Amino acid sequence: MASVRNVTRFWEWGRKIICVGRNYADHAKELKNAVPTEPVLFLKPPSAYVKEGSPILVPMYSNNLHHEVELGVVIGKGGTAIPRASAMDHVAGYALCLDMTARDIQEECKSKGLPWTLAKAFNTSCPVSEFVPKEKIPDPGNVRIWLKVNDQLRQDGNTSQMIFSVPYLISYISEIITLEEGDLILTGTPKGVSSVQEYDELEAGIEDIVSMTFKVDRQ
Ligand SMILES: O=C([O-])CC(=O)C(=O)O
Ligand SMILES: [Mg+2]
Repeated sequence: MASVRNVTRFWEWGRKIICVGRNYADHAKELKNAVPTEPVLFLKPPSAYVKEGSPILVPMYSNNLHHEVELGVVIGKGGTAIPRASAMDHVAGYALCLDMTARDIQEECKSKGLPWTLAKAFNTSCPVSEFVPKEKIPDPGNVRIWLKVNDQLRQDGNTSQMIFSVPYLISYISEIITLEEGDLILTGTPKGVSSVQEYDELEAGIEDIVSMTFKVDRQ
């Protein structure tokens, strides 16, 4: 019998991971980047997914792996050029996500004008929580997201600080890249990004709605 795919296991679908960068002014400033007037987009491949129970691996070529805690939006209904007014009808739910970033490599890419693939798209660069049904987050524009490293709070932001809202992002992205069921949008990180090392333990959450824990290991 053909298996019925369930979007609550979106990480198994092999669909796109579309990431928004510099969507919080305080994070853009901490990395000395200009606050954008249009969303900054990049992609991760589905091979970047990692679930609790498996470690986050530091790529062999990096000595400065950073955590970025982000609200993830799981697409439930695809579309192209989705109007902002109906954008939320395309959301199935949410996930807590980490946009793991080889910051040293990203800086090198930036200075050479090269794409960020090596810095952002490596295996295990997208740890994700369990699926969070849409009803559990009535307003994705007002939830607290936080991250601790070895029990120390490093990031503590609220999605109300986003420059571009979830409906705006869905509409903007879908003009350029058709969204499909099972796609994931990472909506950017608030300030407080910092290095992680082998053996560190990362714990992150969306308020007390969902939390997750990951260990860091060397490749
Ligand atoms: O690497 C960066 O700082 C851009 C980014 O992903 C973010 O702001 O979430
Ligand atoms: Mg990010």
